[in-house]
Amino acid sequence: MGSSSKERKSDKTTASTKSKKSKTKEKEASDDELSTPKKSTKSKKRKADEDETKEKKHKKEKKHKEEKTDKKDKKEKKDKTHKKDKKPKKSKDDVPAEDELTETAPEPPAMPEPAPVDGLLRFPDFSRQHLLSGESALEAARMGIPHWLAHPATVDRNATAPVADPRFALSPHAIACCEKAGISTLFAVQAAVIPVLRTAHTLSRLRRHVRDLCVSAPTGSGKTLAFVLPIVEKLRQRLVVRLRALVVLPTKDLAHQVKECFDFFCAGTDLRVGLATGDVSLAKEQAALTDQSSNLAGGSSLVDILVCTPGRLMDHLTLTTNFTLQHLEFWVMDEADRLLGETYQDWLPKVQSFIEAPVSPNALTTTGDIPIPDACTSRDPESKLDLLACPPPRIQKLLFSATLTQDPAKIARLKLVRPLYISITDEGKKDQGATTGSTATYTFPSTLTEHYASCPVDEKPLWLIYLLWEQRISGGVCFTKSLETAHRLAQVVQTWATSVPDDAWLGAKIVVAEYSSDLPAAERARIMRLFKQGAINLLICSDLIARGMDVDQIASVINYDVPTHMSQYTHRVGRTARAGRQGSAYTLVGSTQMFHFKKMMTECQHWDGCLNLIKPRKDLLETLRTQYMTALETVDEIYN
Ligand SMILES: Nc1ncnc2c1ncn2[C@@H]1O[C@H](COP(=O)(O)OP(=O)(O)OP(=O)(O)O)[C@@H](O)[C@H]1O
Repeated sequence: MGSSSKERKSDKTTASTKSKKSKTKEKEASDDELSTPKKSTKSKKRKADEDETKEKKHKKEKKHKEEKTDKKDKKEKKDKTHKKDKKPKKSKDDVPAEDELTETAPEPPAMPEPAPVDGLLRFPDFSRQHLLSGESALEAARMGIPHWLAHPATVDRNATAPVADPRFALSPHAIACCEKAGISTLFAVQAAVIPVLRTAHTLSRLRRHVRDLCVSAPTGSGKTLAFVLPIVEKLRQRLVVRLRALVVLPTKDLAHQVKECFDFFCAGTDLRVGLATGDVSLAKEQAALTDQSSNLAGGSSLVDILVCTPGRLMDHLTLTTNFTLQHLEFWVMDEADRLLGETYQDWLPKVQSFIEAPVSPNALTTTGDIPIPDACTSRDPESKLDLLACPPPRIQKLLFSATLTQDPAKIARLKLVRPLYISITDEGKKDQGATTGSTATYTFPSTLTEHYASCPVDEKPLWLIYLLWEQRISGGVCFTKSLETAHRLAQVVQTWATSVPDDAWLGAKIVVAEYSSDLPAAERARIMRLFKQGAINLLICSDLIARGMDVDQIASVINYDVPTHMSQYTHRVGRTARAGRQGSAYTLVGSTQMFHFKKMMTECQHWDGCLNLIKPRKDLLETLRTQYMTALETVDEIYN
C-alpha cells in the first residue's frame, strides 16, 4: 500500500514537473510566434556548455577522419606506384557503368554536334531554320503535337550524294551491291537517314546516340533502301544468328517486296532473312524461323532479319517455340501510319510488351541450378540472370511513310526515345501540313503530272475508255473503291478492248487484268509477272496495291473512284513517277464529287496549278460511246 502511495506521489510530482515544463514550452512557443526568443541566462549557459561539448566531439571526429584519409591516400599512392606500368589501356570493349546504359537512365543532354573529323562519321546537318513560328507553333501545341513532331528536320529532295561518299561509310560489299542494282547516287532520304543510323551504331557502344527515327518522304523516293542498307551493314558483322531486325509491313505483297530487297543486299554475306506472311502454313514458317528442337530458348533463331505482317508476327510471338524478340536491335515499321492504324489482335501493344518484358526465367534452360541464358543479355536491366552483365542493345524504332501521321496519340503508343523526325520536302513547301493544321504533310514526286476530268457519275466507264484511248495509256493501274467495281469494270474494259480491231490501235493494244485480294497468291504473282513483261498493260484493282508497291512499268495511275482522303490519293498516284521516272495520274471526278475533291486538294495546298483539267473531244467521246454501249451489252450477255 505504502509503496503504491509513494508511487502515486512520485507520479503526481513527475506529472506536475511535466506539466510545468510543457507550460514553459507552450509559453516559449507562444513567445516565439510573436517575437524573437529571449533566452534566460541559465539556458544560455546550458547552451554554451552543450556547444563546447559538441565542438570537442566534432574536432575529435575530424582528426580521426583526417588520419584515416591520410592512411588511405598513402596506401593508394603506394598501389599506384606499384601498378603504374601494369595498368591496362581502356579497351573499346570495356563494359560501361550500368546506370549509364539502362533506358531508365536520365535523359542525356542534347547531343552535341560532333566536329567534322575526317574518317569519322558526321551527323547530317539538318536544317532547323524553318521552325514553326507564331500561329503555326501555337496551333501545333494546341493540337498536342509534340515539339519534335511539329518541327521535322527537313531535307531537300535534291540533296543526293554519291554512294561512295565517306559520310555513309559503306563497305565495299554494299557499294558493289548498289553498283549491281544500278545505283550510283543515294537519294535524299537515303543520304539523310543512312549517316544517322551508321553513326549511331559505329560511334556509340553505349548506344547513347541511338535515337528513334520517323521518316517522311514522298512515294518512290527510296525509303526501303534507307533502312535496308544500314541494317545489313550493321548486322553483317554479327557472329551468331539472332533475330536482330524486325521489319513489319501492312500487306503480304509489300513484305515480299522488302524481303527481295534484303535478299539482294544480303547476298554474299552470311545473314539470313526470313519471311512471315502466312503464305505458307504456320508449321512451315516456324520451321524456317527457329530451331524447334534446341533447348537454348530464344537462342535458336534461324534468321537475323524477319520481314513480316502484323498478323503472322502475333502468331509467332504466341505460338512459336524459341521465337523471341530479346535480341532485337532494329524494329522497322514501313508504311508506319497504316500500321499504327492497324488494330489486328492489338498487335502494337503486344509487340511492345514482348520487347519490354524481362526474359522469363522459364525461357531459360538450366544445368543443375545454374540458368543458361540463350545469350548474354536479357531485356531486364535488373535481371540477376544477366550473367555477363552486358546491357542489351536498345531497340531502335524506325518509322517510314510517305504520309506519316502527326497524330500525337498514335505516335505516343510507340514510346519513342529521343525521336528525330526527318522529312524530305520540296524547298519552299516546308511545314506545309503543320501550317494547314492537317495531320500529315504531303509531298509528291516532282516527276509526276496530275490531271483530272469532271464527268457525269453514270458515264465514268466511258470516260475511262476515253482516257485509255486518247492518252494512249499503257502500263497503267486503275484504282476503284471496291472489289465489285474492279471486277465489273475489268470485264467491260476488256470486252471493249477486244472489240477494237488490232490495226486501230496506234500504240499497244490494251490487255486488262483484274488484280484483287480475292485471287490466290500464286495467281496474283502470275498476273504481276505478266504485267512486268508487258503482256498485261492495265491492272484494275481496289486499293490492294495502292501502297508501297514498286513496279517500274507503271507509267500511269487512274483514280476511277475519287480517293476519300489525301493520304489515299498520295499513295495511289505514287505508284507512278518513282525513282525520278516520269509518270501521270488521272482522277475521274463525278460531278457530284467535285466539291469534295476540290476541298480536299485545296486544304492540302494541292489544287491551284497542281492539276490539269482534261476537256474531252466531243466527237471522239461519241464514237467511243457507241463502242462502250456494245461492250456493255456483250458483258451482260456473257456474264449475267
Ligand atoms: N539511290 C537510288 N538510285 C536509283 N534508284 C533507286 C535508288 N534508291 C531506290 N531506288 C529505286 O527507287 C524505287 C522506289 O524505291 P522504294 O520502293 O524504296 O520507294 P519508297 O519511298 O518506299 O516508296 P513508297 O512510299 O511508295 O513505298 C525502287 O525501284 C528502287 O529500286
